[in-house]
Amino acid sequence: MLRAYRSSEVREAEKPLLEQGVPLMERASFAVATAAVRELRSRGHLVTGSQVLVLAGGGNNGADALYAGAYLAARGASVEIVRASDSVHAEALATAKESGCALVDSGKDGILKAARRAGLWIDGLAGIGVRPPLTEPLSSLVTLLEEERIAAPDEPIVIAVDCPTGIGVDDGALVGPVLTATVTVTMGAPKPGLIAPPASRVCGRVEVADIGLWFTGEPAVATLSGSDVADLLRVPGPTDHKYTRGVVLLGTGSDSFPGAAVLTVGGALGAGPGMVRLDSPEVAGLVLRRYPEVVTGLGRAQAVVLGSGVPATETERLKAPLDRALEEKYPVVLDAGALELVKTEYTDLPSTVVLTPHAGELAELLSARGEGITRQDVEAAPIRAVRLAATITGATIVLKGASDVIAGPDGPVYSQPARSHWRAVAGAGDVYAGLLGALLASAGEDLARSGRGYGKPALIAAAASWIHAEAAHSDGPIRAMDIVDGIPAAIASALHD
Ligand SMILES: NC(=O)C1=CN([C@@H]2O[C@H](COP(=O)(O)OP(=O)(O)OC[C@H]3O[C@@H](n4cnc5c(N)ncnc54)[C@H](O)[C@@H]3O)[C@@H](O)[C@H]2O)[C@@H](O)CC1
Ligand SMILES: [K+]
Repeated sequence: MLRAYRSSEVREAEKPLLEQGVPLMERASFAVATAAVRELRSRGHLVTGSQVLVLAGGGNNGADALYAGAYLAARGASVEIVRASDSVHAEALATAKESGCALVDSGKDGILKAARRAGLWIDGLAGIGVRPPLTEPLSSLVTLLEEERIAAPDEPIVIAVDCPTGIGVDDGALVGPVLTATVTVTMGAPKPGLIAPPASRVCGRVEVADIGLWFTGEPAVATLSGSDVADLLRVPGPTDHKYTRGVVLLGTGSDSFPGAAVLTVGGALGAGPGMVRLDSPEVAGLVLRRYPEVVTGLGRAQAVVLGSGVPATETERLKAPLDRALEEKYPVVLDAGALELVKTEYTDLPSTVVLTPHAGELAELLSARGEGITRQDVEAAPIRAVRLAATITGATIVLKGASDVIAGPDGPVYSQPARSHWRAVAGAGDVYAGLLGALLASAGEDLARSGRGYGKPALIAAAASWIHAEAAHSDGPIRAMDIVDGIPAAIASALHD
């Protein structure tokens, strides 16, 4: 599991070490210099003679970059420094100069010329001490450098110290200019913005430098790996039978969208529940032709999936199975059309109800509940939108996208990236809803007992996202049914991880 901690938690972790005189900055800058050497070498360059640009801001982030520049200069690199603040760390600047680094003219032309000379930039403009949007003059400098980076015929290697300058370190938001990194060398632990969208997209490869920090608390944001998923999966044993393995009931598909029933059933069956029931008479024939093992009609279940392929105007029929699930306290997935019910009627839900909107649906839901939030707002700061929706509704929220962002009213936020962007295809969300329903069914009794406010539904949804991403992993075009077909192998790969 990748565990990300907020700036305040990083500072807490750093405190006892600084009190003991542990040279954290030395360790941090050495890690940055080592990463720079490796990046240069991996592209066939010698360190000696390489042109490096150190972008030094006024805080400790700038100091890290300056000390890294000093190391590289001592190894023969030709290092130039852009001093982006009047108050750069004096000692670090003196050390860099003594090692042979040169200050560049801080006018626009001087900075651009130096940027063009350098094949490698070290971004020490701002670290965890800065909340975006950046203010002037840093804002204009970052805009200038980002434009130059994009336009440069030979794109420079950008090593971000701790985080790319300008990202929402603690919430993954992108508001205002940022300097996109090739590699981010982050100190002690990833920060939320390094693993959560959209900021995670400008971080390049994230490397965690072990500088001796120790974290014991719950992370703010986490990303599951295959072995975490394996820990959550219930592998059947000799005493299991179809009812102990979990029964999932689907109220999905309609005359308008019959395929959604096939895709949700396929997604559910792939996860290996004991039984899949389908309560959608108009599409039962179609589903049975493809999946004869499906049982039609209502009946006992440990989880319910409602709404995929059900138009918002036909949600009346979803209320009976929803009421029953709420009464008997087993988990529910509300997808697509069923989200309509949460706008007006089902306003106070337990966290065992999982809503699976995409960005537009989440914005609509939040707006209907009195928050003036647009799709763009959701996309710029998904963690905030998801947490807000979980707080308002009480439910667990899965915001589907290139990275799924998942949160309950409490516990960590999970950010699960796609393995391939080919998965952005019609029907992929239906497959997810069915898959999640089956996983919730196998944990259904436990979840019912744990009740409200327990982070487990979010964890199971994160596992579903991992499996879905793995099943959709592809180097070329895929259809939603290919994701269905990929689920058993994805689960097997988690179990072998
Ligand atoms: N916390 C830790 O454990 C360690 C931190 N280190 C480094 O220290 C960094 C944090 O240092 P600082 O606390 O000095 O903070 P930063 O270096 O992140 O930034 C502070 C500077 O940014 C300016 N600033 C703040 N908000 C701004 C805005 N919105 N627009 C423009 N400028 C803004 C401030 O005036 C100040 O000059 C970390 O990111 C890391 O690089 C490492 O040296 C070692 C260990
Ligand atoms: K930085």
